[in-house]
Parts: sequence; C-alpha cells; structure tokens
Amino acid sequence: MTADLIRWRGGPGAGKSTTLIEFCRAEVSAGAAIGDISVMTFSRAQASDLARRLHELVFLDADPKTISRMCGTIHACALRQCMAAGLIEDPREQVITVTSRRKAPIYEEFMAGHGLAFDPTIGAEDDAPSRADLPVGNQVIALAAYLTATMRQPDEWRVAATALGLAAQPQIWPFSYYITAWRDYKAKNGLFEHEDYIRLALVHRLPPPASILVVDEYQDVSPAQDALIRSWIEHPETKRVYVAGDPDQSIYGFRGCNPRLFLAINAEDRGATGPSSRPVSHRCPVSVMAAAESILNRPANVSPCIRRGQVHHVQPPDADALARQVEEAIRYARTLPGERQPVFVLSRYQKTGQALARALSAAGVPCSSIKPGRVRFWSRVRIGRDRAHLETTTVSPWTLKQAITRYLAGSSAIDPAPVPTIEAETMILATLTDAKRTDALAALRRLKSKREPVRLGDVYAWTGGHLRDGIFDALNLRPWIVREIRACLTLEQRRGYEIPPDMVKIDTIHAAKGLEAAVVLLHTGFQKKRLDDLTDPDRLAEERRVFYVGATRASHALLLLDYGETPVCPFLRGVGA
Ligand SMILES: Nc1ncnc2c1ncn2[C@@H]1O[C@H](COP(=O)(O)OP(=O)(O)OP(=O)(O)O)[C@@H](O)[C@H]1O
Repeated sequence: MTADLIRWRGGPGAGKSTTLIEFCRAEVSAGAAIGDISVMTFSRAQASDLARRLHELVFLDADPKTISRMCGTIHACALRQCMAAGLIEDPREQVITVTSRRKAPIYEEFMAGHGLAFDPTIGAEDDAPSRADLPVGNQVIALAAYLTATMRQPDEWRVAATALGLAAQPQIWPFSYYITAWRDYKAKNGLFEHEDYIRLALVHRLPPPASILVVDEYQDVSPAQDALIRSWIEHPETKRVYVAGDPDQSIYGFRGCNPRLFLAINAEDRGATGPSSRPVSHRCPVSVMAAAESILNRPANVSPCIRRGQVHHVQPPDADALARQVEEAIRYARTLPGERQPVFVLSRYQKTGQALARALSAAGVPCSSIKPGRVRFWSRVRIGRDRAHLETTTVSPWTLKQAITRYLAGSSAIDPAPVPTIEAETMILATLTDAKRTDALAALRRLKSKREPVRLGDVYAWTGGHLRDGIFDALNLRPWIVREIRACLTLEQRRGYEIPPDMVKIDTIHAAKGLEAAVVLLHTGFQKKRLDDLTDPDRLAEERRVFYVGATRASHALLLLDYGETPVCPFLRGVGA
C-alpha cells in the first residue's frame, strides 16, 4: 500500500515550512499524537527552527525536548531507526565525520596506511579553490560519500568522479581501489559516515520513524535519501506523507542531491503548480525578489509580497567601514516590528565568512555563526596572555565584556550594585591566577550557597581593587582579545546600545538555507580558481541557485557586499547597483 502523499511547491517564503506546520496541526486536530508524526528536513538549524515553530503554533504545552525529538534531519531519523534496529549500538563511537577533531585519527590511520596525503581540517563544504587541488585522501573521502549518496555502481565511479570535478589528477587513479579500501576499513571497524547509515536503513528495509511523515526542503535530498523516503512512503504502517520543496533552491549538487527527485514523486500537487499559480512570498519584498530573479536568471516560483524592500550594493573599504555597515543594518532591523531581528552576513565560502567574522570582531562588532561552533570567538576563548601559556579553562569574551561594562560603571570600591554570578566568575577567571583565583572562586561559591547576592564591591575586592580602566591591563588574555573587547565597548558607547553576538550571524549561504533575516549582507565574492566552473551550464545554474537562496533570506533589505580581495561573482555584477 502507498500512503496518501501531498507535495507542496513554492519559491522562497511561499510558506512551505508554514504549510507543513499547518498539516501537522490538522493531523493533531484529527487525533494524531506527537509520536505519530516525524518531521524531517535538511539541516540541524532548519530542524530546530521547525521545532521552535511547532512549539509556538501547534504543541504549545508539550515539552520542547519531545518536540525536538520529533524534528530532525533525514540523516538523524535514519540513524535513530538504525539504532532502534540494533544496527548501530554506539553512535558516539561508530559515527564518524571528516570534520570532527575527535574522529580525525581514524581518517589519519587509514590515509597513513595507504600513503595518501590528507588534511583533516578540510570539511565536506564545497569550499576548495578546485576539488582537483584537494589532497588525494580528501578527494577519496569526498568521492566515497558522493558515490554512496548517489547509489552509483562501480562501473559508474569514473564518470561520477568527473562530474564531481575530481578527474583532473589522473595520477591518483585507481580511485576504485581506494574507495573499496575505505569502505572495507569502515566495515571492519564498525564505522559509519552519514551517507552509510542512510544506505544501511535502506538495505535493511527499516520501518519509518512514524506513521505520518513530513519532509521539508525535499529539493535537496540525495538519491539514497529519496530511495529511503520512498521505501517509507510504501511501508504499510505509513498513513500520510507531506513533502515540500522548491527546485530553484536546490544547492547541494556537489553532495549528489538532485531536484528532479522531488518532482518525480507521484503526489497530489499543491502550491506553485504552474506559472499562473505562483503563491505570494510572505518574506521577500518586491526589490529583493527582482534582484533574486535576476541572479537566478528566470522567474521564481513565487511572487513578491507587497512591501517595497531595499536592495543596495555596498563596498566598505576596510573593517571599520564594514562594522559601520553592519551597525547600520542592525539599527534598521531594530526599527522593524518583532522583538529580535537578526542580520545575516552570508558568503559563498566558509573561509570568506571566517575572514568577515575576524574583521568585524576586530572592529568591535560581536558575531556568531548559524552552524554552531564556526564563529566561536565571542562565546569561548582560552585564558592566557600568549600562546605558550594558554590554560585549558575558557571564558566567554561576551560575558566578560558585559562584566567589564558593569565594572567600569561602578561608583565606589564598595558599590553594592548586584552582579550576575556568571559575570563575577568570568572576571575572576580572566584576571586572577593560582591561589588568588581559588580563594575568590571559593568566596563566590560561599555567597552562592548562602543565596546571597554578589555585589560589585565584592568583585572589586576579589580582583585587586577598583582599577577603573586599569582592568584591561589586569586581563590574563591575549592582547588581540583585549583589543577586541575594548573596541566593542567603544562602539557600544558611541551607539548607545549592545549588539549581542547572536544578532549578527555570519555563515555560508548553504548554512542559511530555509532560514530568514530582516537584513542580509550577501558577500559577492567568488573563488578566482573556480570562475572557469561557470562555463559549465549545470554548474552555472547551481551557482546561480546558491546566490538566489542567499538573496532570498532577506525579509526587508538585501545588501550586496563587496569586501576583500576575491573577485565579484560575474552574474552578481550590476545587481543592486
Ligand atoms: N500565510 C502566512 N501569512 C503570513 N505570514 C506567513 C504565512 N506563511 C508564512 N509566513 C511567514 O513567511 C515567512 C516564510 O515562511 P516559510 O518559512 O514557511 O517559507 P518557506 O517557503 O518555507 O521558505 P524557504 O523557501 O526559504 O524555505 C515566515 O516568517 C513565516 O512566518
């Protein structure tokens, strides 16, 4: 038996995720319980966004953890099914990813055993100047994942390697030998990469995670994921399936994903089923949509909302000007309705994003990333004045900045103003060492255990008196960290309000897929060595879709940002000028 299957199509902001949430609500009204529904999407960020929205709109009284469990990536759902079937017992040990530092020795052991060059810092992002320039070991790992995701037979491997841009180094053949060796190595050691347990679930015909399946961002499923979901659609326990997607937002071709799979499902169609049935975008205003369509080079599956919106091309010449640009974006976002309006700074490449984060931080604007851990500076740094004396203990520079603001505002050495414990602790860790630190932390713990408030006067007493500006010299941190905290305080004083790190999210366009921000600064840079890729029509189409996804994250203003040395992507020239 095949379950009822509804497919909802629509361009950016057409309400695909919202419609899926409405389908969930209808299922609940018809008697479904949380455990009867499984919501799947592409990335963890999207899964947590969906969980938040389901909590706000459908499962108001449910435990957030229960809702989080019902929402996950397709990978996470497959993994859970493999664990339930006893096929994977200990995912912490058995699931490996190339970017995990903890798992790097596993990859290194295999590479060393085969004499392959390998760089464990290179991840699965589509970031390298050219795939053919990657160390051979990294090419093997990328190709192995691609072959599993695309379910290629060995006689198709060579063609697949060419499609992935890996064939420029014929001297590294035979690829097939290394691919087989890597698969054998994982099988022998009971290890699984993400694509492997999708295949495992498929091979073992594992049952679906729930009887009602909801899949968002279907345009980015790989052939293996598509096959798994189809097997779940056909499973006798499955009652209904809702899928949503937009072929114009398919941006993971380099991992074997294919938008045609979404259109090939035999489903009842809703949403944008033809040129006359374009839904209205609830996100993208007229000017943003016009810019986005010129990037895509054809009409979108959605028409703009009635807002005019703003599109500009900006070219800040240095980090200070970049910081002013971001501050202006935040000032504008703060005028919009809604409590918190984040600003996204999005780039095609992770390296560019990191350079932008460094430049902004140095100029005094705190920032974070969409994917956890990519921009860590404002959440965690190690204590110590130089590299040779770094401790393993860390402090949050953002909490420290808040503590110093309070510290500098104190009127006297016995100021009774209360101080949050976390700030007091951060000040102690960042300024004191050895016995003085131990004593101060013990005093802080005593106050906590007696439930007495910590006073500013206590902090002055523990940290060597009311040093005023001298507190910066007392910080046991590397000088560049102290400089960035000072720069942040200077900007705050000038503008009169704080910009917390989560107000400025810097990441790749890929990481922002499915999400939205009031203002998007879209970096226009394109790797010089990959400009030739754009002569291939399929690659050009995918690159256009990538920047289209970036541009359409903006609900109010899109700023095309030229910054740094990388050449401007050719099809962005003139957009927003
Ligand atoms: N019917 C509606 N009325 C008002 N606002 C809506 C409606 N549907 C969606 N929205 C709002 O529009 C925005 C985009 O909605 P949603 O995320 O569902 O779009 P999407 O099609 O999934 O977008 P994307 O293509 O980027 O994944 C959200 O802020 C959402 O709250």
